[in-house]
Amino acid sequence: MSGTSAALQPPADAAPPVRHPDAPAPGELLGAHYGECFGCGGAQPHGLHLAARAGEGVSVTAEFTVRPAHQGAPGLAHGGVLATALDETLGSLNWLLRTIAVTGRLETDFARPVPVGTVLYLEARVTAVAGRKIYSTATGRIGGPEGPVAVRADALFVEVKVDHFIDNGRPEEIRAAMNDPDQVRRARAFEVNP
Ligand SMILES: CCCCCCCCCCCC(=O)SCCNC(=O)CCNC(=O)[C@H](O)C(C)(C)COP(=O)(O)OP(=O)(O)OC[C@H]1O[C@@H](n2cnc3c(N)ncnc32)[C@H](O)[C@@H]1OP(=O)(O)O
Repeated sequence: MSGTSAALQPPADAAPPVRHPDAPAPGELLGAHYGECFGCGGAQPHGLHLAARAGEGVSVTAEFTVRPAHQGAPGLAHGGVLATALDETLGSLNWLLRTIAVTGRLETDFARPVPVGTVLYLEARVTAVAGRKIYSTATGRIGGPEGPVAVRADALFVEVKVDHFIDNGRPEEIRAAMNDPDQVRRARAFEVNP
């Protein structure tokens, strides 16, 4: 059974997404938005180390290898870890819109068990934009990019300003991020109407 709740149906006045003119070219690796991010950060030893690539239009692809540390049931991926992989892949769509946005709602279907050692082939795209609201959808397939769908998600991301993190984050991490010129450059590049 699958489906999307009314909260994830774009309103009538929603518009198709527009790829930012400075978005990375299709095939280009996007890189981490934050080194300590659990989903994509290279400096996060416990993280998923997801590396997303720009696709056509406002879409991305990513691969995630399920490791023993990701188990829920014996030999199978934990559903929360799979939801994290979907969330992170959906979040990386921000790069193509050049918008900073956070997950407001994430609805996930788990269609097949995902064994440890599996490479999950993730694909995500934005379906509509309405003001600050960004509607998107993602799948995770096993066996290859055209393989059967194991997990899928629909999401609503909400655009925020950099202040969202400054006002709500723990001061030590915020200070460290502000002292990192690469992090500041990434944040400024994304901020619309700073
Ligand atoms: C360097 C680069 C860094 C880039 C950093 C990128 C990080 C990506 C990381 C991966 C993704 C994550 O895990 S992000 C982390 C997990 N998410 C969070 O921590 C977010 C926590 N929630 C919040 O902070 C807030 O609830 C927000 C920002 C989502 C919304 O609050 P707000 O800004 O006050 O806006 P609000 O008026 O409430 O909502 C705006 C519109 O969205 C709708 N809306 C809001 N939430 C929902 C919802 N759950 N379900 C349906 N609709 C919703 C409202 O009805 C409204 O519609 P209308 O009235 O306008 O029609």
